[in-house]
Parts: sequence; structure tokens; C-alpha cells
Amino acid sequence: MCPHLGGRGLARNGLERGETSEDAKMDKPGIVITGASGRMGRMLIAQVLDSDKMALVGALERPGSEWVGRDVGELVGRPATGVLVSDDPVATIAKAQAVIDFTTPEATLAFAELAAQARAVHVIGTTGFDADQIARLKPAARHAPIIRAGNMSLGVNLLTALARKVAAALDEDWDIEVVEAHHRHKVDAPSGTALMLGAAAAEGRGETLETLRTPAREGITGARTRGTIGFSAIRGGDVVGEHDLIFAADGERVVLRHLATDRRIFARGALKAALWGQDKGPGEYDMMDVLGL
Ligand SMILES: NC(=O)C1=CN([C@@H]2O[C@H](COP(=O)(O)OP(=O)(O)OC[C@H]3O[C@@H](n4cnc5c(N)ncnc54)[C@H](O)[C@@H]3O)[C@@H](O)[C@H]2O)C=CC1
Ligand SMILES: O=C(O)C1=N[C@H](C(=O)O)C[C@H](O)C1
Repeated sequence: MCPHLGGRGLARNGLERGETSEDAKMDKPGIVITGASGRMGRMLIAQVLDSDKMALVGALERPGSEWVGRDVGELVGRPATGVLVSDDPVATIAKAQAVIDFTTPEATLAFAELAAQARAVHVIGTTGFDADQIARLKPAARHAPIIRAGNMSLGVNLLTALARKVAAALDEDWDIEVVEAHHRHKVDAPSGTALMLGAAAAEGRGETLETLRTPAREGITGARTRGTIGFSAIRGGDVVGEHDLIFAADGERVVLRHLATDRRIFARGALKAALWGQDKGPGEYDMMDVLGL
């Protein structure tokens, strides 16, 4: 099936009086936001509403959410838009040219199937997937583009490119550790970003993270195994996201650091990915592809 047809049409923000969503699809790519009332969902809705390059055509929440049936404008402290939060992913995603999804791994797997059926670009910000769940995204990517990244910000993706280079330049006398901090509500660890940085460092050494990753430490762990990559996670307060990739040798340390202070950076990246994906064929992509890094 041709990826350039199907769901990839055009739409406009909100509906004009007497206009159907089909009429509105003439101008800009139509975006569906999942996890609409979440921390990221609200950021994304606000940015799509503010964009003149895309139109919000749907918003999804889990069944039972108090937000189902309410206007998305209310979610972001704005006037009514005509777009209501829905708990019907089948009908909502059928209208999309792109689905921007920051929810949970199981919800994302279900959305991936529907986005593939609609031939819509699926931008996945969700983290916390296990290897089996990542493998289960593959069938959907045969029908439409999936753009997935543990961190959608420009800064972290630049740092990831740098991590690969630094790891390639430093030998195993330099121990690699990733330390990350996030707000008290975060449910997965290590963070998606920590895993991105760890994977890039492993690649720089010509290995995979699966091979080099050391299990979380607790109790009498024994001394560090040379060449491994370790992860530590801090959870507390309202920390948006902080990551240190540490290269530690005898007598010196190199620390690559990213500090996020505003979730808008992630939403900005996700919108960019949704637009970038519009003329791409089926397959799995990441933010490094979007940013050309
Ligand atoms: N890749 C990136 O740049 C970033 C990724 N994230 C990731 O995004 C995810 C969400 O983060 P937050 O917004 O902070 O979490 P959150 O808990 O505030 O929001 C998640 C939302 O998804 C909704 N949801 C759950 N199941 C659903 C379903 N079946 N259908 C529709 N909605 C459903 C929840 O009700 C909730 O409103 C996490 O995995 C987080 O790690 C967060 C920030 C940046
Ligand atoms: O859950 C979050 O908040 C964040 N999650 C992503 C991750 O797991 O790395 C990105 C960012 O750090 C915020």
C-alpha cells in the first residue's frame, strides 16, 4: 500500500461553522494527540493549536477519564476549539495524518496498529518499553512511518551524537555511567533518555547496550566490571529531566550533561517529527533522522 496516500491528507485547526472534518483536511496535516490530559498531552495540544502548519483533529484519553467529552480548549486554559477529548481511538485515529503519542507502552502498541491502518505518521514519545514491546511495533512500521525517541529535544539528540564520538575516542580505562533525575510521577527507570545516551556510548565502542549494560546495583555487588555501562535514577519533586553521561578514569572525569527546564522542548521536537514524517515511507525512524544528526 502506498504510504503517500491513505491518511496523509491535510486539515485545519478547529472546524469552521458548517464545515466537516473532511472539508478541513484540505489545508494542513491533521494531528491527533493521545494522552491529552497528561503533562505532555497538554503541552502538545497547546503547541498544535498555536501552529499554522498543522491542525488538531482529535485528542484521546483513556476510557473513564474525567476529560472525555470535554473540549481540548479547557485542557489548556483556552476558549473552546470544537475538538472534544475522545476515548474512541478507532474513530479518532482514522481522521489523522499524524498521531503524537506520549502515553504508556501498552496504549502506544494499540495506537501503532490504528495509525498503521490510517497510514498516519506515528510519533512516539512514550518510554518504558521492554524489548518485546519494541519488537511488537515492527508490523505497524511496515505500513506507515514510526518516529520514536526517548527524548525529542534538540539538545539531547545533539548530546547523543556527541556521546557516540566521545565513547569512540576513549578506551575502557574510562568507565561509563549514566545518572538521571526526574519528577516524582515518572514511572519508568532508567529514563528513555538515559537509555538513548547509554546506547550511543555503547555504539561508540562498537557494541550494543544489551551487551554492555550492567544491572541496577544494590547490596554487595562486587567491584565494577571493566567496559560495562551503569545507570542510576533519582526521582523527586518537579524535576523535568536531568541527565549526566559520565566517563570516569583514574585522575579525571568527562561529564556530558543535559538539563531540561521546560517540557515545551519535547513537544517542539514531536511536532517537527510529525511534519517531517509526512512525505516519508513506512519504516522506523528516530529524532536523529528528523534532525539530520
Ligand atoms: N520522548 C520524550 O521526549 C518524552 C517522553 N516522555 C514520556 O511520555 C510518557 C508520558 O509522560 P507524561 O505526559 O509525563 O505522563 P502523564 O501520566 O502525565 O500522561 C500520560 C497520559 O496518557 C493517558 N493514557 C494512558 N493510557 C491511555 C490510553 N489507553 N488512551 C489514551 N490515553 C491514555 C493518561 O491518562 C495520561 O493522561 C512517559 O512515558 C514519559 O516518559 C515524557 C516527556 C518527554
Ligand atoms: O517522563 C518524563 O518526564 C520524561 N521522559 C523522557 C525520558 O524517559 O527520558 C524524556 C524526559 O527526560 C522527560
